[in-house]
Amino acid sequence: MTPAARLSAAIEILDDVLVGENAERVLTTWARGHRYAGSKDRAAIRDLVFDAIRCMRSYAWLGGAGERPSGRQLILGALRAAGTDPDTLFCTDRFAPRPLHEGERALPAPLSSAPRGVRLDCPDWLLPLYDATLGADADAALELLRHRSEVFLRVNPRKATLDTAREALHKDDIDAVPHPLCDTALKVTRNARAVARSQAYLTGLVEIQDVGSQAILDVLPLEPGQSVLDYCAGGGGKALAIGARMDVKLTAHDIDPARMQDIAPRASRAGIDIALARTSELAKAYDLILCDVPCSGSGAFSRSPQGKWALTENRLSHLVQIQADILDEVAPRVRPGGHLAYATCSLFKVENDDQVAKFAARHPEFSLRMSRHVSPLEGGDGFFIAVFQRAVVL
Ligand SMILES: C[S@@+](CC[C@H](N)C(=O)[O-])C[C@H]1O[C@@H](n2cnc3c(N)ncnc32)[C@H](O)[C@@H]1O
Repeated sequence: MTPAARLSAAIEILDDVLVGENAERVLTTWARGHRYAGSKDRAAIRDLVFDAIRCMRSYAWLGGAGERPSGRQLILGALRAAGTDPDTLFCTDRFAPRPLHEGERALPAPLSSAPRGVRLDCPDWLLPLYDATLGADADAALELLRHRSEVFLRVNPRKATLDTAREALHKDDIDAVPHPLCDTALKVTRNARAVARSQAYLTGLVEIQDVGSQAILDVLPLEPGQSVLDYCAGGGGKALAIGARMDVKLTAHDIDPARMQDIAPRASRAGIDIALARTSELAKAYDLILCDVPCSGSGAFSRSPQGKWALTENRLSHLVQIQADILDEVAPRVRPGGHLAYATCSLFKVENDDQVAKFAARHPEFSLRMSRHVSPLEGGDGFFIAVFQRAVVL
C-alpha cells in the first residue's frame, strides 16, 4: 500500500472508532476484509490510528475540527503536527484521501495558543485529578501519556539473567537495554515487533510487561513457601512476575475466569506453577493477597488511549466503588499477620491514597505498611501500590 492509501485506511477505521467502536476490534475486522494489506501496512495503519486516538484533541484542533472530529480531520491534524504538507498525500492518486477543499486549507491557530487540555490531549475534567497527584510534574507526565509507550520485557530469573536474555534476543535481531526502575526490566530499543516471535519469548526467558508494573511488585513482602492469591489476575501479568521471583504457592482468580485463559500457557513457558481458582474454590486464608483492581487506567493512557476519552465521572465513581468492594471481599481471607496489597495503574488520588485511607478506616485490623507511586516520568506507565498487614491478634 502507498503511504496515502494507508492514510485512507486509517481514516476509515477512525470513523468507526469515533462512533464508539473498539479500536482493536475495528483494526482486526479491517485486516480481515483487506487481505492484500501486508504486515508492514497493518502495523503502519495501526500506528496512525492509535496516534490519532492518543492525540485526539490536538489533532482535531490542527485538523480544523471542533470537539467532534472526523477521521479525515484527525489524519489531517496528524500530518500538520508532523510538519508534513497534507497536499502531498490528500491528492488525486488512486486510494489516496481526496484533495483538501478550500475550508480544510485554512490553517488553524498554532497549537501553543490552544487550551491546556487540547495541547495535552486530556479531557478538561481530568486535569485537576492529574494536578492533585503530580503537581508541577503534571504537564510533563501528560505529555508522555500522549505518546506511544515503550515496549518493556520482564526477564524471568528462573531461566535467564539480564545478560543472557539480551543475548538471546539479539539472536532474533532484537536489542534491549536494562532499565533503572526495576532490576528485572529490559527496554526494547530495536525491533520490538519481533518480540512475540522470538525464541527468548517463546521459551519463557522474557515476558512482555511494563516496567512500572514490574516495579510495584518490588515492595511485596514475599517469602518462600507462602500462599499467595492474585485476586484480580486477568491475563496473569502480576501472578507470573511473582511466581518468577519467588517459590510461593500461587493461586490466580478473576471474577471473569475467561480472562485467565492465557495464564496456563504463559506459566508453562515460564516454568511456574499457578493454580486457577473460581471464587467458590478459594481457600479461607492466604499469606498474601494482591488486588490489582480494575481502575481508570489513567497511568496507562499511552497504552490504552481509548479509555481516556471513554472515562466519565459516573464511570470513575463506579470504579471506586468496585475497588472498595473488592478490598472488603478479600480482607477476611488474609490470615492474621498476613498482607494485603492493593494496586492500580491509576494516578488519581480517589483510586489510590483516598481508597487506601478509607479501607484503613473501615478495617482497623489492617495497618498500612507502605505505599509506592510510580510516575510516568520514571519511564513506564503510572502505577500505585499499597501494602497492609493484618493484625496477628484480632
Ligand atoms: C487491572 S486488571 C488485572 C490485570 C492483571 N493483574 C495483570 O497484571 O495482567 C483487573 C481485573 O480485575 C477483574 N475484576 C473485576 N472485578 C472483580 C472482582 N469483583 N473480583 C475479582 N476480579 C475482578 C477484571 O476482570 C480484570 O481482569
